[in-house]
Amino acid sequence: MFATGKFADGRVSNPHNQTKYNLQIDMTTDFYRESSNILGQCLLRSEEVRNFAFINRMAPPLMVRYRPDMKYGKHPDNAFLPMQPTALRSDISCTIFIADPSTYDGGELTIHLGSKPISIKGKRGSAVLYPSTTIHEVLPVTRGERLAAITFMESQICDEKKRDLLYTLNEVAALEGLKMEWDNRVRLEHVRQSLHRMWSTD
Ligand SMILES: O=C(O)CCC(=O)C(=O)O
Ligand SMILES: [Fe+2]
Repeated sequence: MFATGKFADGRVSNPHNQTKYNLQIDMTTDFYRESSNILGQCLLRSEEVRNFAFINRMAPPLMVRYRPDMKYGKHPDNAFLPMQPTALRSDISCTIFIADPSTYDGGELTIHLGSKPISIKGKRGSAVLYPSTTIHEVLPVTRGERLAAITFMESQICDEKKRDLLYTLNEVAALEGLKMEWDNRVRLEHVRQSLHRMWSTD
């Protein structure tokens, strides 16, 4: 189903980036609405995504297509995206890999963390979430077609370090909490809920 939509020049959503050369789903079509509903529901069904991202709002996922020679040069994502009723602050960017990685060459999503680039070519149906502030790019496709979808999430916790800490604390509480003495478990719960509240209003 995903390969049948009508695609348009990807520059419409970022006309100022001269290194963006890809196609994106035509946003005036029913196909766009249907595909973004399905992809959005898939993401929200994932417990890992929910636990890690603390999603407040999410932009409708947008399908993108990279044919040979297409690429998206280094960039950070915009801090705010136009959305109704108010702009969405993009804290977390997400790529959902739709095409099987064996069907295309190149096209790695490459995230530059400090001086270390991390290249990701996900399995069909997998997703990667990364802070929208990081500089990232999609390397040129050299064979086949890279079909993916992208979305942007506003998190309850804007700061990536705090988000990471709370995720870790929550994981530890989920894995070890039932083994703890009740009083300590209550105190841990107190810390967890207080940090969540405190950091979500920064
Ligand atoms: O296609 C991707 O994996 C990400 C593309 C991207 O960085 C963007 O659309 O902002
Ligand atoms: Fe991006």
